[in-house]
Amino acid sequence: MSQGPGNTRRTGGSRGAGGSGGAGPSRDTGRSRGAGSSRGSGPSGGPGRSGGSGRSGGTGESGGYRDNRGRQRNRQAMGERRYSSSVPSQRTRRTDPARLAAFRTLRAVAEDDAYGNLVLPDQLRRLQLNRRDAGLATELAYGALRHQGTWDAVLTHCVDRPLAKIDPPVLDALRLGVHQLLAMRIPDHAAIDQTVGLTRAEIGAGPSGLVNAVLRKVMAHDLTEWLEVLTRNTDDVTRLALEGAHPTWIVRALRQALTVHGRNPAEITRLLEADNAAPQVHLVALPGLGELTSALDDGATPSTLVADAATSAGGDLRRVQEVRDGTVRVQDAGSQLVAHSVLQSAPVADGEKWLDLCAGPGGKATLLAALAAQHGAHVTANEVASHRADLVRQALAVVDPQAWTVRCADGRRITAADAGQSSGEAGFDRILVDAPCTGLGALRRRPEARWRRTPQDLADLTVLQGELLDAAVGALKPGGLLVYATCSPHAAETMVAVDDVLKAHPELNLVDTGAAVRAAALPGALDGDADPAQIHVGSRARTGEPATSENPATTGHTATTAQLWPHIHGTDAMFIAHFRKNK
Ligand SMILES: C[S@@+](CC[C@H](N)C(=O)[O-])C[C@H]1O[C@@H](n2cnc3c(N)ncnc32)[C@H](O)[C@@H]1O
Repeated sequence: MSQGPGNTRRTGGSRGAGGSGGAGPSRDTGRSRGAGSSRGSGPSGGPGRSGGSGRSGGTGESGGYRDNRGRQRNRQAMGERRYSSSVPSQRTRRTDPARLAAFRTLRAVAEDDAYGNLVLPDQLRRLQLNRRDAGLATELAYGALRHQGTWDAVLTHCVDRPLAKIDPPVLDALRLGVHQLLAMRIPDHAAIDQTVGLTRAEIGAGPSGLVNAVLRKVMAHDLTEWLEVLTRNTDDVTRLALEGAHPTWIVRALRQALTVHGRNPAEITRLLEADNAAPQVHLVALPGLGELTSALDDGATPSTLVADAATSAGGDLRRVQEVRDGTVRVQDAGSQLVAHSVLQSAPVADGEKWLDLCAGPGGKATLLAALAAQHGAHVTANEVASHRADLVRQALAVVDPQAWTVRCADGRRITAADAGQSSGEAGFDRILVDAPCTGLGALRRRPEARWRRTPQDLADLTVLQGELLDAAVGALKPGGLLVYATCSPHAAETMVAVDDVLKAHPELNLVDTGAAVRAAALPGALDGDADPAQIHVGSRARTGEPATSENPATTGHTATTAQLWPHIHGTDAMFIAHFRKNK
């Protein structure tokens, strides 16, 4: 996920290398217990107002009923009352390790501002969870974090005070309980019993009564019924936000982004669903260094989007020798396309100087450096945060050291002189600005990110993006190529940024980015509905650049940008714009 310099207090974070959100077999089922679930008789008036006949509880037991306040009666007939009928000494006191790992992850996210996808793997190791429990913990932690807004809306109906007044650990336990009740195929009694047990063991006996009482109100309805209650009399965006578990401002921004990038805004539902699914883990074999053979033997499948890439079969990738060596790396296919596209739009000449202005943690820089080594070019990988610059160095260690340099400095201060001695005019031949951004296109990877981001972040980041672009234009050689990329499709970070930089720099022209990205992909992979190109209305058309056979991306004079999407391409929503600086 993207970070600004002031945003580094979270526990590091690697987006490219190993930064995948899929630590285990998550099955984020979202609305999976909707119409097809074993529950309830249909929509009810709301929590505590159920006029229906209740539900059988998902365990297959029958019997029992709910009174007109939604409380379950005659529970012993159902054989369900395991937690409250027993004497205190017999109540669940042990916390099962999967729930404990999930709870600790939610606590670290809330208390320490940590990244869930970095905390959870650590917890899985510490608690020595087997594969099955690791899968359960992953689904619990990531699911509860992703759905936090929706689960909090449910809880608001079930507690008699503002959620802000609930002790934060108790609120986290409740969120885990709601996720089990509404989005997982866990029997209600187990969900409640285990959550109450967790509360008792980790927080104390006092709040366990509250957790028990609140979760029993939650279980009065299934997810479909709850969504009906929550979305009654709301507008379209609020409904999408609650059903798709995103904040309303992000739903609005993503829907607008679909329109701005030439897609149908009705795709928003699929886009939100894609954000709620664990991303596939993509692998890249570094050109000239890595081979995918062992990964493919291990069950990975070749990528249909980009060369020298594969989709992992899952599990611990360290069992693949090349992954351990660092010559085969985990990297989203969208990020791979960004890096490969840097070599398009103009043929690469021997001795070119490339700059990756925002390189940490080094995913694209490493692929670029491997490509540079093959083409006789050199990459300067710049990163402002020293710990992230260290990550870049570690990532680049497998590539010929002649092909790269790491520079730790504020990218806004870069100049053409930083390209070092060169025969012609000073400056870099190609610059990638993979800018710090809101990361709204990579929400799949950081389950809590959508609730942390605010519109204020956007305001700060767009200023930084503009300043980095200005510096990059200054450091670019006349005739050089500037590639701007974000892992956000937000209009302000993409099309508005393009407009602004074109306005501020008359020497810059937007070129046919769509053609460059298509040329970087496998033949036909980005045709038809998958074409990421969007004509940029109002761009100065490029003239006087005849097409060449080595340079298919210059065959037209249409200025385009490119936008990838999780629900279309299976990648992060990377935005790419290629600019040429006048000679
Ligand atoms: C989107 S990430 C880059 C991801 C990277 N290109 C990759 O593929 O692994 C943006 C990076 O920009 C860095 N950054 C933020 N402000 C910067 C600045 N003023 N100068 C240089 N880098 C900056 C952040 O620390 C972060 O590492």
